[in-house]
Amino acid sequence: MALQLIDTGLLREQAYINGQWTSGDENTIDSIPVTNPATGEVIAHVPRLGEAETIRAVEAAEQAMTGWRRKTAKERAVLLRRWHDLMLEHQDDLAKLMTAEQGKPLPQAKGEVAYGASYLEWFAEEGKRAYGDIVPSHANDKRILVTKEPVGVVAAITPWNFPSAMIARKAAPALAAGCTIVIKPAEVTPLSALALAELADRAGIPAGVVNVVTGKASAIGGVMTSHPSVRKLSFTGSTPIGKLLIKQCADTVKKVSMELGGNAPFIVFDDADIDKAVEGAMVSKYRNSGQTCVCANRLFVQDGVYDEFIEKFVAKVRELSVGDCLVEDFDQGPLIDRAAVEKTDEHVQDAISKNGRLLCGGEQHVAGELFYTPTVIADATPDMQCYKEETFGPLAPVFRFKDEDDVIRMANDTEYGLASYFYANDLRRVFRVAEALEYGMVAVNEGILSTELAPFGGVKESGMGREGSRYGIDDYLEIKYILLGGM
Ligand SMILES: NC(=O)C1=CN([C@@H]2O[C@H](COP(=O)(O)OP(=O)(O)OC[C@H]3O[C@@H](n4cnc5c(N)ncnc54)[C@H](OP(=O)(O)O)[C@@H]3O)[C@@H](O)[C@H]2O)C=CC1
Ligand SMILES: O=C(O)CCCC(=O)O
Repeated sequence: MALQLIDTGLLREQAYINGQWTSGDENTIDSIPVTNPATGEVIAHVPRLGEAETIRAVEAAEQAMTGWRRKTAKERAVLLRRWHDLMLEHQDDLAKLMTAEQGKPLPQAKGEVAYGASYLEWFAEEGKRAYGDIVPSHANDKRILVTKEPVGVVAAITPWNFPSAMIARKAAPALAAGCTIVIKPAEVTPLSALALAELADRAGIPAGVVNVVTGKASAIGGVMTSHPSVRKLSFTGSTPIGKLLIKQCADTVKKVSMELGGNAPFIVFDDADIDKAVEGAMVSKYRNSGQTCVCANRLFVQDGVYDEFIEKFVAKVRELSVGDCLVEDFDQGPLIDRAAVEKTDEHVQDAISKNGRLLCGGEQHVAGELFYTPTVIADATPDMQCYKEETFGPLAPVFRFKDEDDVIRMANDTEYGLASYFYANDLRRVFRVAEALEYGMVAVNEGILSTELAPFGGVKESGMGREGSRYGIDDYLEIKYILLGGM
């Protein structure tokens, strides 16, 4: 089925370098088919670019830095704001493109477009507040000034699970700070990225300030992590690739921001409002078919409310509809690829083999090869794979716990530290538990915590740096100390 867009100009099948659309060098020309994971249908092709084109993109970004950083914060804000407005104006088309290449339900895709745009709006304003300091001096004839400057050319590598918002979340603070950017989207979801580049172009963002290079991950990543003009790498994706990129950046000592994997605990205490906890677990676990780095990976429920929670939760999970979200309004679309289905099923079978009680799901869904039924497994135990590893699929393993110490120990028993959730009403417990969880983000009595207003990021092997909020621009700014003598 052909993609029906209101504005067909948003379906771009070329990379965007220095304000030009390009299929790459003639001698390296090759293309990547983009498929709809719901049907397997090829919906577009994008160029498979490599080192030469990435170097050109970095050089273009380097040249564009001069003019871009000289603009006032307000001038940059006007352009960012236009980009934001265009995203919202084309929200339906952008969502359709996203659902076609990624599979998520259309309302979630629309929500992601608005969420991505919110970073452009936020940082357009925040760029105006990149204040410096005048520090009390150590001598009467000297003055100490502290200013903030853009770090330089930024490289961004983004994942397929949020193909639009993860780009906006990096491009917005970079551009607001006065940096230029070269973006490598995930191979399977380049169309959302190219549509954003098209809108940046229409917004009047100058050539070279935003570049999108599609193609070979290792070749593009190799240039991004070694080219001396790139001063910062911002990555969202898996922990193993994040570690590799940090190592690669070491030789040229680049700044890095890393949003990596998670293993989020979702804890329900005896004193919680169980209906609210069930509601929170549904969105935290099954949003984007369980494919978010902040998804609840392990549900811990206290003895006294375990059976009640399970009963209510399973009833809701059974109601989830699954299917091709471009055709109908389903709650859950396909997983991204065969490997994702296999990993989810491996975790399910492993849990069952270790006496986990399968309460619903646990198999491929009839809707197609990449669909998996929303699954709940009770009596989960720490020897299961799903306790240690991020499933990144629609499996909710529910663990039973006795007391607070017990659950804090299990919640923190992981090398990850991104998002965590808990439901409780005792105020003292709320503070105790929030402080004891070794996570960059803690949601209390809520199942979704993402907003452009708050700092998103993890500790331990979940990464470094924060995106969004007033802290988010710091990663794109260098501090300069200026000493004025003989005053
Ligand atoms: N923290 C998060 O938000 C995410 C976590 N994950 C986790 O990672 C697992 C695997 O997902 P996957 O998509 O493979 O994640 P990856 O970490 O492999 O991919 C994320 C991005 O990194 C790129 N990339 C991969 N290898 C390199 C490289 N050598 N140099 C430079 N860039 C590279 C990818 O490009 P390309 O697509 O071209 O390979 C993509 O743009 C998931 O099952 C999930 O557990 C996945 C996505 C997001
Ligand atoms: O999964 C991710 O890669 C980011 C989570 C999206 C969000 O909630 O901000």
